[in-house]
Amino acid sequence: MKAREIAFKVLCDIEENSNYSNMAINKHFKNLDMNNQDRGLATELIYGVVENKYYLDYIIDKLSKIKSQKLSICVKILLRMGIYQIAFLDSISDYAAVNETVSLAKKYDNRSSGFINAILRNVIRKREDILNVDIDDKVMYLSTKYSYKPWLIKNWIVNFGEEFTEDLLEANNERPSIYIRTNTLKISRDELINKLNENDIKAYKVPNIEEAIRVENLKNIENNDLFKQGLFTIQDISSMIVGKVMNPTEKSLVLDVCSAPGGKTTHIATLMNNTGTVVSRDIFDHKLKLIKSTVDRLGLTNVQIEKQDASLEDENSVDKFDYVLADVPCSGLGIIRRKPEIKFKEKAELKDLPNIQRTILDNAAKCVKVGGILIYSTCTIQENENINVINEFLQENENFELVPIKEVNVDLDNQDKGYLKIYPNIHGMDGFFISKLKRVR
Ligand SMILES: C[S@@+](CC[C@H](N)C(=O)[O-])C[C@H]1O[C@@H](n2cnc3c(N)ncnc32)[C@H](O)[C@@H]1O
Repeated sequence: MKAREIAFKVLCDIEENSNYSNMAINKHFKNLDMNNQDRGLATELIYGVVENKYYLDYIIDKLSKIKSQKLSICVKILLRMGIYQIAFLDSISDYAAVNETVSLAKKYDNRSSGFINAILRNVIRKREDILNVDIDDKVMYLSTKYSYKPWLIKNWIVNFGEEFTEDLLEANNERPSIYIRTNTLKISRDELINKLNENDIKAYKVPNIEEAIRVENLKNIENNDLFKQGLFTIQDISSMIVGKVMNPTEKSLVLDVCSAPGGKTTHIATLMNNTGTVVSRDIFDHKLKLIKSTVDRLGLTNVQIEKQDASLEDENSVDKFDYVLADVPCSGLGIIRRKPEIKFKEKAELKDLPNIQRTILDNAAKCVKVGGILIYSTCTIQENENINVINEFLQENENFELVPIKEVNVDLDNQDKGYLKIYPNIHGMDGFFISKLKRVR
């Protein structure tokens, strides 16, 4: 099967079943024998079409008598794919974009191939006019151009201002780099870079994070021998910064209350040089299995995996831990580059999050011993899930204080105050909030 046909099938699956793109890609790509070029094009088409969904439908609606909402999924996806190639992919000729889309239409919905052909040819003919978003209202303009729910654009303009919001929207459309974390228990970063290069994988050191490597053309990771040997794991820089900020000493007792799939747990366990214990908890059985498989692959013996609901108090853990991490469930609005469908979340879906986060934080705090450290982190940029949760927590917990973050140099405006606000448009990383608190009495 060729790249476009695979992309078509994955996009239909995402549309029909509201799947996340990365999961749908993993599912469909798993047993396919595809060369890197086809894999690259299929991935580009899938992410590109998902993240520009509203914009592409806006173009369809300009040209089609039948509005995009009324079209069959098959026809809508084919049109979105064709228009995406014409509007965004300079490396693909208009001729190829139309012909390849029409031949897919002939295979999957022959009756509509003429209609699809006509629409795509019209896009090419009137390109300048058609591809323009001509909407006066600023919120609706941005929401259409960048394909976001209008409520989110409004929220960001109120919180960050127009200029910052447009910068953020641009940054969220960029393809994020892939980073890996060296398993320093098994290999040094330099040695790993050499081995990656020998395997034709381009690898570059990341400044200031000693174990981090940026990689290019690392495809089909699960089948990579170096990965199977446990020499590295995939993790974004922002996520690695959480472990760095915790900076646990060897032989410590650490609790990670929301730990699956285990990125930060395994980083922390490695930073402790496989000594002490990291108690790694999550509420879902199937997710605990993911932690176990990474722990085993990396050769860690200091991780204890437990099923536990972090929204409930655990009497047995009170006052016990040197370090506690609450990497809470959140809206994910900092990682839109990796999971574009997060853009389409409804406001109502997110309204309970601050309460859930606060409950988990309160319970996590009870497990910290006097003098111990509590880290609260999210992969969102929403203030109401981040600093507001911390400020409210501090008002009711005078035995905790924010402490300056000295381990990294990322957000110089805030890190002395005890937290980091990381944004894709400013730092070029996933959007995260990381705060460091100390139990002082
Ligand atoms: C942001 S993710 C954690 C990512 C993880 N720390 C890592 O670095 O790989 C949040 C996790 O919280 C878990 N979770 C959600 N509600 C929970 C609860 N009430 N108790 C424990 N875990 C929960 C989810 O299953 C999810 O794995």
